Amino acid sequence: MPATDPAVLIDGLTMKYGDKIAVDDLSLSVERGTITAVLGPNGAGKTTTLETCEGYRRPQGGRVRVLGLDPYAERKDLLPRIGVMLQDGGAWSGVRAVEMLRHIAALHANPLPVDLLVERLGLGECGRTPYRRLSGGQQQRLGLAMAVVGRPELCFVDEPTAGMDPAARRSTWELLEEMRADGVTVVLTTHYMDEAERLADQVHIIDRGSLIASGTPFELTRSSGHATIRLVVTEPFPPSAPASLQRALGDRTEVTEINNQSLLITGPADADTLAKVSAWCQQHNVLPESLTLGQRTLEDVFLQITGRELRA
Ligand SMILES: Nc1ncnc2c1ncn2[C@@H]1O[C@H](COP(=O)(O)OP(=O)(O)OP(=O)(O)O)[C@@H](O)[C@H]1O
Repeated sequence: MPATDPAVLIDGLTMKYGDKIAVDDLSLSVERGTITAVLGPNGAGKTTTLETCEGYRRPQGGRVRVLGLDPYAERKDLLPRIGVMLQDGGAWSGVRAVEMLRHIAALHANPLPVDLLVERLGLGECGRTPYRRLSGGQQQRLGLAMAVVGRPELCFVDEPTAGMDPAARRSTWELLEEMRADGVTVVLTTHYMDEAERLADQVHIIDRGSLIASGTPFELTRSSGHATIRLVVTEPFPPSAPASLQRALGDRTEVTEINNQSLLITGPADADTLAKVSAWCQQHNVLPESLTLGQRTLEDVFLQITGRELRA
């Protein structure tokens, strides 16, 4: 397969657990040497998709290729070339952190220096601690170290910074960015929008097993030139309020109800729009608690498309 072909190709993937459809005819691709973030609320199908790409699950419908290989049928050939950070760690419960890492390193032909990785990810202090006694953040850091120690061509990381403190998050981001600079492809899932916005070259937003939006963070949040205004009011407004505000603002803006006390207004955040929002509040006897102007975030994009918040 030529090196310009995608690192990951998912074509019409469908996965079910019993009657429950977890992944529904999903198609996307991941370019080599990029960081791609797969975003979505709990239960969207992110982990199932990743596990299928990692060869843990056989596609029930559609086709998956990873580095040109069928990850289920050709898992033996694929495994030495990929790194996998699982959501639940993947280390043996009694083994000491650094021993585990040395063991994984020894399975690879040209591993990263373990001591360097231990220092980079701040694992030195807990190196002799058994895995089951590590904190959640330490387990995450060990899981990441295990995924990258073999110098993979492609690394799958499932919620890499969940449970980490801010310093560990920064070290993790820097490590992932360095890997990209070295030509490694990274596919990550995350619930943190700032993480996706900071790291990802490409973002795929999944909801209920289906792809609902794809693009660079810039394309998804800024390219329309639109900003957002969040209006939070002191008392619940009537169900007719969003439509009434939409009429008052006209077609250039889009009003989305977040809940019965807050609305998201997307469109030109100019003086005219702000004046119309204020006038509407006055006419409808609505007292704003806050009126916040900001750039559109990936959470706003999700809310606009689905009418639901990404994080419940
Ligand atoms: N082993 C399983 N048996 C039955 N249902 C499952 C199983 N694993 C996942 N599911 C269901 O499939 C759907 C997709 O789950 P999945 O873990 O892939 O989502 P996710 O996007 O990774 O969620 P999270 O962000 O919470 O990790 C969910 O509705 C989940 O409850």
